[in-house]
Formats: sequence, structure tokens, C-alpha cells
Amino acid sequence: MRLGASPEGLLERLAVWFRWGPKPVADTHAAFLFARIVMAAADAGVFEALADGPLGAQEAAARLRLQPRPLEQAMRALAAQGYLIARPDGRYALTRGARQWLLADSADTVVHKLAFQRAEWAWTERLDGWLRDGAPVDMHASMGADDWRLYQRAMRDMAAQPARELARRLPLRAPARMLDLAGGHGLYAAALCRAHPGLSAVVLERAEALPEAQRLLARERMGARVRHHACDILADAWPAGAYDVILLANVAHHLTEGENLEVARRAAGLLAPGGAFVVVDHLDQGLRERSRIAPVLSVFFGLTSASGTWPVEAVAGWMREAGLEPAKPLRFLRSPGLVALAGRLKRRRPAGPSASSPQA
Ligand SMILES: C[S@@+](CC[C@H](N)C(=O)[O-])C[C@H]1O[C@@H](n2cnc3c(N)ncnc32)[C@H](O)[C@@H]1O
Repeated sequence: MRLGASPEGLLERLAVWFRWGPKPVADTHAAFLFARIVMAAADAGVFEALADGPLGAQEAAARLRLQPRPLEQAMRALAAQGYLIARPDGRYALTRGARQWLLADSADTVVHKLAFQRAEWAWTERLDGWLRDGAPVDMHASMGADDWRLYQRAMRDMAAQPARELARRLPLRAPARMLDLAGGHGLYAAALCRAHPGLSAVVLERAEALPEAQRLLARERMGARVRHHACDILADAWPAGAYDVILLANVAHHLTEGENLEVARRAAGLLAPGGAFVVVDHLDQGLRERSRIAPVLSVFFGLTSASGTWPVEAVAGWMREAGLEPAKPLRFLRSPGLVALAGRLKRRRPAGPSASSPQA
């Protein structure tokens, strides 16, 4: 996956090939402008307004209490970039992609992620300063109650597809107990429990996230099979037990190397025989790999969590140091760049800090 303008037709291909057009302007002005158009249209309800059928800009503006001329311009921009279809009668309709991703009741919706991007946008303003002084934003410490609510909804949107895929593809033999570390909304736990009828899960999550995370989990109708437990996974003890699956999904990129190693050690100490510690993340697979999104995301996690995206080999290394044997990485088909790495217990457990004790 590469970012940036995709040339269409021979002339544009030549323009890219011979560097006739300024790529940095496409990568910046066009990208940030269009990003904001999509976010603003979603926030204003433009896509939802078209859910039941095409509308002209005047009609949509009246329904949404927007200004007709700016809305017409935004709708033309969205049509130019494949989000809307401009019909000959002057009305606009949703494309299949817009229907799939931008309607709140679609199984693949990302509208809540787009809403949370306003906070992410604000943090990104600090990027120039961070390059000079290295001081990160510390997103988890800086959020108020509204941001925490949007954050959990956003993460739920991003988990819906990969959770289903992980549940389908992760090899597990009749698992009974699962721990979902910093599992937010609990969607991964719910998907794995649906795939394995004998499985129940405890989702560990920070107290600030719980009000919205619990509301989102309730929608999954998993009852007592998936429940939350307030826990700072770095500072607090984890519920004791022998777990068949311990999941760390999209959390390693918020933690330092030392914290990740400690989490791997604690997980290894709580695994049942044959159990797996599974790390899911945008792992860096090298600059020659097809998926090149991880280095870009790494900047965001450096800026907002003083961490970054980790190389597959680093995660495998933490697993080995914790006495686990990493399996072959599983690359998600429907979430480019996302990788799952499962580590299983080697026969002999190494000496190390007590697995259920919190980090000092
Ligand atoms: C990017 S989200 C991932 C959520 C979920 N695992 C997923 O993949 O969708 C990171 C989550 O980690 C939680 N988190 C961060 N630091 C934590 C900590 N020290 N203890 C518990 N949860 C933490 C956040 O509140 C957030 O819900």
C-alpha cells in the first residue's frame, strides 16, 4: 500500500514517471484538503442523507442546514474522487464504497473513526515541535471524557473486519479462556468467542475507556462470556488463571520496548499448555515490502505515545525472550499491513519476573 496520487491514463503516468507534476503538493495540499472534505461531509451527515436515494446539493443543503454552494463544491469533489456518483439530472448518489464505509449502520463503517480524527488532527499539529524536542503528546493522558468516548467507537470501527478475520484464521484448539489486554470495546474477544463456542474472555482496559467500551460490548450480546475488568495492564495485576489465548491487539505501538517485553513475559507466565500469546499490530515488514503504511503510522505513534510500529522481528524477539516460540506471521487479507504473530510456550519455561505481578 502506497499513499499519494494514483495517475490515470497515459499522460498522467508519464507525468509521474518524468516528474512533470509536483508530487509533494499532491502528497500534502491535495491530501489534507480532501481528508478534511471527507471528514466534514461525514460529520455534517452528507452520506447519511443520501442513504435512501440521490439528492441534489440544494435539497441536501436544506435537509442538513448547510450552505448550498459550498455543499455543491464539496459534493463535486467527492464525486471526482469516487465517493459520490454525479448523475446527469444533477443529483448525487452514494458509491458502493461510500455505502460500505460511511454509513453508521454498515458492518464496515468507519464514520466513528473519522469523527475521532478531529482529535488526531489536533495532535498532529504538534509534529514539527516533536521533531525538534522529541516531546510526545501522550494521547491517553490528554483526552477528556468526550475524546475517550469517540476513541472507543473509533477503535471499534477499526476492529470490526480484522476481528472477524482473526477469529476465522487463528489456529486454536478448543480454547476455553481468553485474556484481551487493553481490548477496548472487546470486539476481538467477542469474535473469537463466537468462533469457539467453549471460549469466554476477560477484557482488560483502562477505567477511562470503560463507560463507552462497555456500551459497545453490550451491543455484541455476548452476555457473561465476554466481560470487562478495569486494569492498567502495565501497573496492575492481571486476573490470575491459565489462559488459552492472550491477545495484545493494537497496543504494542503504544508501549516501549521494555514494556512490550514485560507484557510478553507476564503473558507467557499465564498461558495454559498449548496456549498462545497473540500480538496483532501494524508491524513494520521493511521498506521493500508491499505494505508501507507501518512507517507512516510509526510517526503518529511516536508523536502520540513515544512508541511506534515495531518490526515483526522485534515482536518475535520479545516472544523468544519470554520463552515463547513465534509462529509464521499471519497477514490480514482485508486490513493491509496488519499482522498477527502468535507465540506458543516452548517446553521449558524460563526463569523471570512473576507473570502476574505488575511492573515495578
Ligand atoms: C488502539 S486501542 C486498541 C483497542 C483494541 N485492542 C483493538 O485492537 O481494537 C488501544 C487501547 O489500549 C488501551 N490502553 C492503553 N494503555 C493501556 C494500559 N496501560 N492499560 C490498559 N489499557 C490501555 C486504550 O484505552 C485503548 O482502548
